[in-house]
Amino acid sequence: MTPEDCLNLHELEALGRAELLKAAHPSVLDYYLGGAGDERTLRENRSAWAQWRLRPRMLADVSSVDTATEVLGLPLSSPIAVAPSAMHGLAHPEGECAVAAAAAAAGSLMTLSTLSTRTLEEVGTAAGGRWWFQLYLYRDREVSRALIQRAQAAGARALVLTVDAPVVGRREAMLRRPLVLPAGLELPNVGPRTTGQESLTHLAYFDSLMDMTLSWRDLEWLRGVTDLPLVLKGILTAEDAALAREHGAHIWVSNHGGRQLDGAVTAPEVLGEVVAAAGDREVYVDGGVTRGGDVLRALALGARAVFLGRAALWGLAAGGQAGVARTLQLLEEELVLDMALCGKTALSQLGPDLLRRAP
Ligand SMILES: Cc1cc2nc3c(=O)[nH]c(=O)nc-3n(C[C@H](O)[C@H](O)[C@H](O)COP(=O)(O)O)c2cc1C
Ligand SMILES: CCCCC(=O)C(=O)O
Repeated sequence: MTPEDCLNLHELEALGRAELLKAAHPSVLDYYLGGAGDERTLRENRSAWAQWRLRPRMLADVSSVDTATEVLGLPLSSPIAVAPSAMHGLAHPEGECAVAAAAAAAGSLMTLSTLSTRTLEEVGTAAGGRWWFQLYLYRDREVSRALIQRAQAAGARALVLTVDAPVVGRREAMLRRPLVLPAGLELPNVGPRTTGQESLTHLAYFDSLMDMTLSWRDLEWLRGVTDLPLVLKGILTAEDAALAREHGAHIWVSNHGGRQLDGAVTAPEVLGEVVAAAGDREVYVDGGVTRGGDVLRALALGARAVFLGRAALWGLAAGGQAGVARTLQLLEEELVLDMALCGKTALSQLGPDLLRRAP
């Protein structure tokens, strides 16, 4: 079985999981799959898109369907891009470079995690300008400043500040079986451990470097460091969307794939209120996207693009660059099909009139 044989993202997930079980320590699968607490939010993310049913229009000449769009001025062949996730080297030897290359070849966009296993410069080269840098803010601001400046120099087009993880969620599968990194896997953006912290697991050590005091005031500091557009990832309410707008930031609706606050609202529930509060700011979304119909719903609710978390990781584990390419291709094909069946030929035609809440 290869990624080409997979007909949908569920089959790619099965293939990716099987490859990971063969090649990686079992703790890696726990890390990728896991959610926080009782994993309610994790489960609900997957089913939440279905609360919106589609109201298709007929007799609309759908002989040509166009999925092209732009995010922050960058043309994308479709509104489907890759969310940041940590440590791609666990899934495939080429790690983040394979994901960046697949996204670039598809005319898509990759968001690189601070916790990458490849350097910013390597990924910058593979991504050919089609990437954003996701920032976890270190307590030591100079470490963050250096990373931001290197990302900008390496061609990153935006800075994505993750705001839903001042502390790491309680992921119990990982407490039972802490993540084991293979020998030789580097985290180039995380400095060497300081004395007294040798016994911490990788994530606990990383957590100890993060700034829990992060607040709206810190955005001013970021503005002083870079003129890249700023995106706040992890916004879930109209109130925070309004604050993001006041601070000139774009908005990424996410509950972190159910890995942070268990019981948090899901994106399809809150997209409408966030978009209404966002004004002229762009709104993106992630969480549980596995079908073109999910993408269609997200856009109808006002998102400009959707981002794939685990789905991209399964593609990577299933077949490196080719696996991620297949993931993006399948989802785009499904989006085209669903648009045609809904009587829509361009993304600008997608709006709330396409949706009805399921009884
Ligand atoms: C294994 C894994 C690692 C992640 N690492 C990061 C990260 O480093 N930074 C970040 O902002 N979000 C991280 N996320 C969250 C994703 O960016 C995204 O919000 C989430 O996975 C979307 O949900 P989905 O997996 O259902 O698509 C991670 C998610 C997973 C599954
Ligand atoms: C401190 C968080 C580590 C990476 C991450 O965001 C995740 O595993 O979800």
